[in-house]
Amino acid sequence: MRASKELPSAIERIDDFKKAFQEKKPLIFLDFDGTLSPIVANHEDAEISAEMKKTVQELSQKYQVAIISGRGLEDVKDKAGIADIYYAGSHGFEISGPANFHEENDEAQEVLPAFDELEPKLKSALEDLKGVRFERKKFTLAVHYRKLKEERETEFLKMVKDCLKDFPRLNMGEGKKVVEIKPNIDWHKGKAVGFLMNKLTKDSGEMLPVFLGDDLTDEDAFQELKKEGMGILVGDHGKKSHADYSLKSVDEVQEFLQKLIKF
Ligand SMILES: O=P(O)(O)OC[C@H]1O[C@H](O[C@H]2O[C@H](CO)[C@@H](O)[C@H](O)[C@H]2O)[C@H](O)[C@@H](O)[C@@H]1O
Repeated sequence: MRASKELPSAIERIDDFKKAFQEKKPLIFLDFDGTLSPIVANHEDAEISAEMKKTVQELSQKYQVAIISGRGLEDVKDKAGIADIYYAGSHGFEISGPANFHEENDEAQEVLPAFDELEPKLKSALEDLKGVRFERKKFTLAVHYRKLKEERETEFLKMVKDCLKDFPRLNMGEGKKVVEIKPNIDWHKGKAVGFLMNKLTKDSGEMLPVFLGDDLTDEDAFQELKKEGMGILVGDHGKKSHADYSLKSVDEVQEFLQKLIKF
């Protein structure tokens, strides 16, 4: 594992991708927040730029493309607005694609009542913490603390952990100024990548997975790609990464995707 600054630039090493794409058809996985859309203070305000949207549309006409997000499936589809590609939402628990393809994790369905029980308890426990915001997706619950005073973050994290003690069917992961509460099931973005690889390999033959992501939850996907594939860390999440390459920003993501289109 390496820190982001130790990873080679995917733009400077574009020839690695050109060579790999000549050997196998790529399947390009894109994370949404922090990769296609810049991080902003309110999760509702995140947007993909018109230029990035056009780039991803062009990319999807040349290669297979999937957007893999922590957002709810309908939310990320709506925000990205790109037709005829695969999407995975709720960190991979719900997946959809062309020709009305739709798949949801059955085990996670059984855990949904636990979210209904936890959410009001957590809201009540955290009500005095100004700046905490909830985002309920079908299979996960995000608790955002970007607007919480920094000196209260430790207290906030402890309160969430304490509440979760009564919910063994749920667990918690961390992202950029967000706590992600998920079903306590062995499923994540990396598993969703594996699932789509299997599906599309059956349909289109052997493929090379390439994953671009910026956050800690994308590390599950980078790890999945360690068997075979190319992982690209966008920006920095403060920890060492399983990715192979890096890009500095959302702007560099667009520059890199443009280069792939021109191969
Ligand atoms: O997997 P992703 O597509 O990257 O989604 C991860 C989470 O992204 C969103 O939260 C993050 O972006 C927000 C908007 O820029 C920002 O305000 C927040 O602090 C970030 O954590 C989204 O709201 C979550 O549901 C996703 O899980």
